[in-house]
Amino acid sequence: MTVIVLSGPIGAGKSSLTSILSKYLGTEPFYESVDDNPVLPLFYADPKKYAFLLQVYFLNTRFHSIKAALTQGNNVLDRSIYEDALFFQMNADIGRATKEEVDTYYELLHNMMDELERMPKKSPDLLVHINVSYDTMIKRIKKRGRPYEQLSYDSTLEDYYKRLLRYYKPWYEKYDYSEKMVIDGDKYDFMAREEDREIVLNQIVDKLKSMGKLPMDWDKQTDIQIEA
Ligand SMILES: Nc1ncnc2c1ncn2[C@@H]1O[C@H](COP(=O)(O)OP(=O)(O)OP(=O)(O)O)[C@@H](O)[C@H]1O
Ligand SMILES: Nc1nc(=O)c2ncn([C@H]3C[C@H](O)[C@@H](CO)O3)c2[nH]1
Repeated sequence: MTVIVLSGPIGAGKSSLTSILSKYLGTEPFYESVDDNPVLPLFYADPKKYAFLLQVYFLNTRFHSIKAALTQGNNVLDRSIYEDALFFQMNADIGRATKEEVDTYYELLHNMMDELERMPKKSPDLLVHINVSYDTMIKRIKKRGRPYEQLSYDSTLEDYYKRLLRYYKPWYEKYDYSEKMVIDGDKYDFMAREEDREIVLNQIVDKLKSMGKLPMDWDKQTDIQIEA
């Protein structure tokens, strides 16, 4: 059984690659619910008021997904519990959480991570991190078009997104719950270009093979339908 988690900044392409990769490997995708998240638009409208509530919302849904993924078998998650603290710490650092909220959040997080430690399978097999520059991130956010994520919605989002990118580098370096690898999200347009898609999928398959997580004679699923 192989559990793969994706990571990367907003709009990096995690959901897109999750869909492609799960079809290619013939495994189950797990998507973070965004459009039916009732707190997300509230957060973008008033970040200081809703940062803690949003984080508890995400932490709860991420805990459910990682538990299900670790129990159910072969799957790919488009974002995992391991990025939760990165977001909350960044929001706390810019004054969007009280000391009590920070303390409560970390107690809750540690409690949840302790629960995962008790599971027969404790962590994923592989983290696939999508690296993107600020310009790519903004291009993709525009392309996807969620109104509250646009720079025109709130001019402070430029700083927020740039800061988020800065937090990812040390986060990735420190991450040690599983094997890990980076995909160059600036270089490869795995949505529109079939040859780029092949390169990215081969990078992941090679990594899985080197870890002994795919048989050497494993054969890919062909005919992947891409939904833009
Ligand atoms: N490598 C890529 N090349 C070109 N376009 C891409 C690429 N990856 C994603 N996109 C496009 O960028 C947009 C954002 O992608 P996606 O929703 O997969 O990002 P995400 O990382 O899951 O975002 P979020 O963190 O907000 O959930 C989509 O419109 C998608 O079609
Ligand atoms: N504050 C905050 N904490 C999180 O853990 C978190 N995870 C995702 N997001 C935001 C980014 C995208 O707008 C959108 C989809 O990823 O949700 C988050 N925001």
